[in-house]
Amino acid sequence: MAAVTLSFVQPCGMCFAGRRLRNVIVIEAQRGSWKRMRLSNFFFSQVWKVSYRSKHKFPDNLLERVEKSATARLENQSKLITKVAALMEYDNVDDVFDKKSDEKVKEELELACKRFPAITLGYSPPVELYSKSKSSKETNSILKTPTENSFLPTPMHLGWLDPDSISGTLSSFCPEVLNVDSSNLGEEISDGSSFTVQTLTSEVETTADDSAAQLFLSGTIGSVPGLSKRHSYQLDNCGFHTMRKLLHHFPRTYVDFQNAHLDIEDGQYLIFVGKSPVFQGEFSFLEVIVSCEVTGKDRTPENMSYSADDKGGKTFFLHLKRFFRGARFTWQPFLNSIQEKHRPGDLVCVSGKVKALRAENHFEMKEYNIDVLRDEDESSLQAQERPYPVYPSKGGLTPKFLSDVISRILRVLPANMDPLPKEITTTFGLPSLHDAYTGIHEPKNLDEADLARKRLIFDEFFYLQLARLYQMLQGLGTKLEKDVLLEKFKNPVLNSAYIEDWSHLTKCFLNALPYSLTPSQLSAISEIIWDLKRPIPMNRLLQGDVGCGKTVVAFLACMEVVGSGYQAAFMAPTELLAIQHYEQLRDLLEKMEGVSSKPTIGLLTGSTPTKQSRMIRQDLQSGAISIVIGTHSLIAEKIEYSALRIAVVDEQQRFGVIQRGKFNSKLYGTSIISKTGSSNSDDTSKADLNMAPHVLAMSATPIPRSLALALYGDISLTQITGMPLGRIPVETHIFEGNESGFKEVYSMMLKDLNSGGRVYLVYPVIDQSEQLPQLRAASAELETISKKFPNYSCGLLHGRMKSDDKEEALRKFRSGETQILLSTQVIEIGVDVPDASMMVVMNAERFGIAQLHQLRGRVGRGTRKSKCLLIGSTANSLKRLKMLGKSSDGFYLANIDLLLRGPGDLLGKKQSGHLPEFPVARLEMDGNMLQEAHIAALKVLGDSHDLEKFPALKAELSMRQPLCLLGD
Ligand SMILES: Nc1ncnc2c1ncn2[C@@H]1O[C@H](COP(=O)(O)OP(=O)(O)OP(=O)(O)O)[C@@H](O)[C@H]1O
Repeated sequence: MAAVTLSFVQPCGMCFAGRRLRNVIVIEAQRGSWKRMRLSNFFFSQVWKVSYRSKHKFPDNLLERVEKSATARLENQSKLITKVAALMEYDNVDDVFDKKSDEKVKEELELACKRFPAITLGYSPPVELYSKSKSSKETNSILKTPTENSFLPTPMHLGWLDPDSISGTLSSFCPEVLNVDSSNLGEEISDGSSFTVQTLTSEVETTADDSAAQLFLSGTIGSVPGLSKRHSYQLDNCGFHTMRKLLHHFPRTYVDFQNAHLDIEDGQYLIFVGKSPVFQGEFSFLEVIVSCEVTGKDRTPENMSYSADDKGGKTFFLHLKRFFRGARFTWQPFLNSIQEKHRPGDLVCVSGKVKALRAENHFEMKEYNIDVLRDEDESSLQAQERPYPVYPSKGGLTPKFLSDVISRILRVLPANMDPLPKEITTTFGLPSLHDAYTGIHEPKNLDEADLARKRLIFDEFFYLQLARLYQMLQGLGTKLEKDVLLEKFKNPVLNSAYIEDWSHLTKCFLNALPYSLTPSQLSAISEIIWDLKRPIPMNRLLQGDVGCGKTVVAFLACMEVVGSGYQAAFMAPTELLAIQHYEQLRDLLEKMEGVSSKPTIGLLTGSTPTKQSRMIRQDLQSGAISIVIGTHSLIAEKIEYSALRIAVVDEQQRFGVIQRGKFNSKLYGTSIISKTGSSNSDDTSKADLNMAPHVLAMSATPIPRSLALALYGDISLTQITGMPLGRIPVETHIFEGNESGFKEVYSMMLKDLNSGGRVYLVYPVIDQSEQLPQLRAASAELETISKKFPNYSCGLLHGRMKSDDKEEALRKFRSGETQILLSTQVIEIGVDVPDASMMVVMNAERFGIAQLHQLRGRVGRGTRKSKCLLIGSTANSLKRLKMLGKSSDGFYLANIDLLLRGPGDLLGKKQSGHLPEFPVARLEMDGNMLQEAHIAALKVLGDSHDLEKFPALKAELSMRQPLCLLGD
């Protein structure tokens, strides 16, 4: 079969109309019309015009033939074209396409090309695809010559080009010509200069060098076999700088191919087996047609040889678009290799997404896989029935192109590239890294893809955990310290200090509490005090549902530190909360007995008067203040501490990881500076002086354990699971915000107020907005509510009020002077008014589930039975709100929120911005694996604290985890 090569022709003495007709034929040939059942309308109209204008005798006859050809057999179409050529006074079709060029024709053709963008202009010699003019040996020798050796001269690499191995390995490669993807990649191969394949060798079995293999992923994309310079550049521009980047471009999804059946519908992903190409004559570069016979029964080796007609089936024609892209694909050795690979009548397996063409039983496939089947046995067919990965495109690079490049890399992926010790992969039932990459990109079935994904998720989590733990170990001096730390992570239950071991001050404070601690609080503080006694800075997250009593646990931790002669800083996210904590602590200290000198406390917020704030700073520096409570002001530049040992960060999610880190390092730095030249504490050892303060972070938005681990990795987690005795769960009611809904809400409010309760009314905005008139506003409704409940006084609290006014409003509500508090979400965190018994949330759908749970936590903090009324603006919004009615468990709701909104929304901007990226893992689904990864990381570090025993792992770690991710 000879391929048509398009050149511009200059037949002598041809009339203008004749030239036009000839051009039309050229265009049709370029578009692939030689192989099309239906000639294009363009061709049809041109033939008509030419025939008519040139007053040829045959117009009717010709048009009739053309018309017929629309449904004629393909051979007849070919004949028609030949006939047209003859009428144009050419001896045969080939003469139409001679090699001379003609500027005028060229111009015309260029014009035509503009109208028909599918046409690719170019000059090229005719190519004999199937002339067998070159032997395979010759092909090999040609392939050996252009070498641009860049990476890994491993035998595996080279096996890629071994002509014998090609047939075996190329089954999934498209098009399957010497692994050179002609559809997308090979345009520049024609000049030979940019052909970047490796030297061919037969030593395929030689053992590859381990360390080189492990460095494979960091290899530049210049090492991707057969990649042209232009494509390397494009990939590089889109951020694919290394093999790893490319291999980590994971499929978006997999399509499950079905075997072709009789009732094909547009858009289906199907597998066909058929003969390629159907033409024995010439064919275009742009399109190959494969004829496939579908019998209507399942394809089996037995029925494959039957013709479709025998079984009442159909013959389908698949138009494989962009088979070889354009006329530039003419590098002779390459074409010879095509010739070797594609023999007319070859049995091929084609899979892809079908698009129906106008002609019956004709389908177009733009993205496809085509595999030549060596024989008709079942195994080769079965191999094709695998999930088809669908890739996302990136920066203008098509999914097909990316998948082809990835496919190339997979062909040369060293088997021994896994940095994970075998023991780990075996223990956790994970495939090797090589198998994971192959499994995710070219899975044989969905189970394999799943397993591969598991391994890749494991890696994402594992390296994060490893990095964080590794960094912690690096901060410790002796092997013993490191062992102790690892042991602590392995057996967290062992680590709690009995009350007898607590400082005298802590015990006295405990006795001053008006209640006894719940078992959960007790074990939390025991764990924390155990940590505080270690010469290693603690980094602990104290979690608990709203109102479970975290604050008192944090106070006890501060007492323990102060009891040992150090200072404590307690940072709250809002002034309101700082004041509340301050007052609470002050009251408790007042009641404390049995200590000669009570700890001195200070309050430092943005609103603290300058003079007072200067005094507090001085006292902190001199050590006169032992516990300071405040807001961000505590981490201001000018603050210096005398002997800071613990930093409590309340509602830590409000601060963000970076801020927390700054706080940490700030305290560390200043504590050293401030200690220089002054010794405040008798038992301050030299080592202690240089120790960073312990950090106790508290979270009232329960973060699912998985998320916490992912966020902090090294952080120890303490959870308060129970609620103080006597708490009655808050009843939650959902209402639609219509007239009847409000009527009911107001009547419930009145009932509660009449029985001595206090009501929070929470609004999404302060003032009414013209843009969002449906939102109820706190200020705007003050008057309405006051009128509605004339026997009760109302207060207003929102973020724009002055600090003193806010404090006053809250004080009045707490004392009972006001019974209704109209507020915005400023009260969401931490506000503690035990007598408040009802919370009404307007436009509740505007808040997240975790946020609503927080708001709900403002009531039910005392012994009164409390209610939370959520008013949704529309009936639609009620569905999500109902979830809150079903559960009062903050952890459960946080998990639901994580599932519904993802970690970003759950954590809020500040925090989610520092969430490490997990390209494969979804925390909400795969969180459990974090725990496994954590255990694995502990195991590895237990074996080798500095990872010296695992050099590959260490190298991989440094590659994966830049320090900015590891801490602040
Ligand atoms: N063991 C206990 N028994 C009874 N009451 C307790 C106990 N522990 C704490 N409380 C009280 O419960 C209320 C809530 O405590 P606290 O403010 O510490 O909770 P929290 O977990 O910090 O809540 P939030 O998440 O809202 O900040 C406070 O009034 C506190 O005095």
